[in-house]
Amino acid sequence: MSGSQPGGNPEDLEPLCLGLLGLRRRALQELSSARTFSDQFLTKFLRARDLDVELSLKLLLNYQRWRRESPEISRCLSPSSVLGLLNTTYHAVLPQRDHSGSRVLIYRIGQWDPKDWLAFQVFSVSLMTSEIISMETETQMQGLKAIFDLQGWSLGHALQVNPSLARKMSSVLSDSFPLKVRGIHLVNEPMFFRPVFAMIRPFLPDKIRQRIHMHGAAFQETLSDFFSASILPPEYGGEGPGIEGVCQDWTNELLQSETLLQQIATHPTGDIAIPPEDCWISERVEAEQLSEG
Ligand SMILES: Cc1c(C)c2c(c(C)c1O)CC[C@@](C)(CCC[C@H](C)CCC[C@H](C)CCCC(C)C)O2
Repeated sequence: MSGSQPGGNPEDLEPLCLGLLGLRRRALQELSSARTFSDQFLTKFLRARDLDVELSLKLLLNYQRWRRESPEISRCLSPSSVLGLLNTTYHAVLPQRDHSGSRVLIYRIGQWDPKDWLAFQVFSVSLMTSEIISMETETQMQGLKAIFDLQGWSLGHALQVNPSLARKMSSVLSDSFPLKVRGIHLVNEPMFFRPVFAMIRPFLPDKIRQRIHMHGAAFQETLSDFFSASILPPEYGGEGPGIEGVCQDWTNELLQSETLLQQIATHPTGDIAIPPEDCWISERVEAEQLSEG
């Protein structure tokens, strides 16, 4: 077992262990709830920030704040409560990763009827998927790419995306969720999607802005520059399994995670893994803090 790890690329364990020590120490200084953080949980934040302790700490604090400030989304992670939306084949995670190991997500916005579902419920679908895929080692290292099909985008949709929601969207895209966003691909975006995009864009850091690609109606020609035909559904110019089937499969995956998601939603920090027993670093940081007065 030299240097290889189940479910992921070879990764040196030593830098990760050092990162865990560093992040645990910093989190204990910044957060009273940090004593119970599991290694698994902290690892998500470290890998999302390439093991940089200070950046991981910032991400961890932002994640906690985002959850606190968006209870209508973060406290309600229930696939069965949005089953009607999922059954319209609104969302899928493709069964195969792309050439770089990223997860590929598809959102078909036109399937969302804004009369039936409020934006926060639609948002919760993304949060559920994000919580699930962020538990995968490979995804922690290689991130995700999302394809938004905006065919059918209407005024009814636009009216639901207010500035407060736009800000919540840009927060999770930039620095409030432990996932690397490696690409955002918009297809079939109509002209009147621009004002909505103009509302989200200013809040995004340059790094993310540069990863947003607008493909328009002729997406079949340009999407293939980013994704191999073997993984994309035929509806998106590929030769992979059809969109309806992959949506159904992912809906089932979500439904099977109902209990897990419920636990994440109701947990104070979102860390549902088993905490370390009597972690020596906690005791040491506490001792240091006592002696500092
Ligand atoms: C961790 C994480 C979350 C939680 C996430 C997304 C990504 C890439 C993540 O990594 C993308 C989707 C989003 C922001 C939820 C969006 C929900 C709204 C209601 C959909 C409306 C349609 C948008 C107007 C379409 C354009 C969106 C792009 C400019 C991002 O949720």
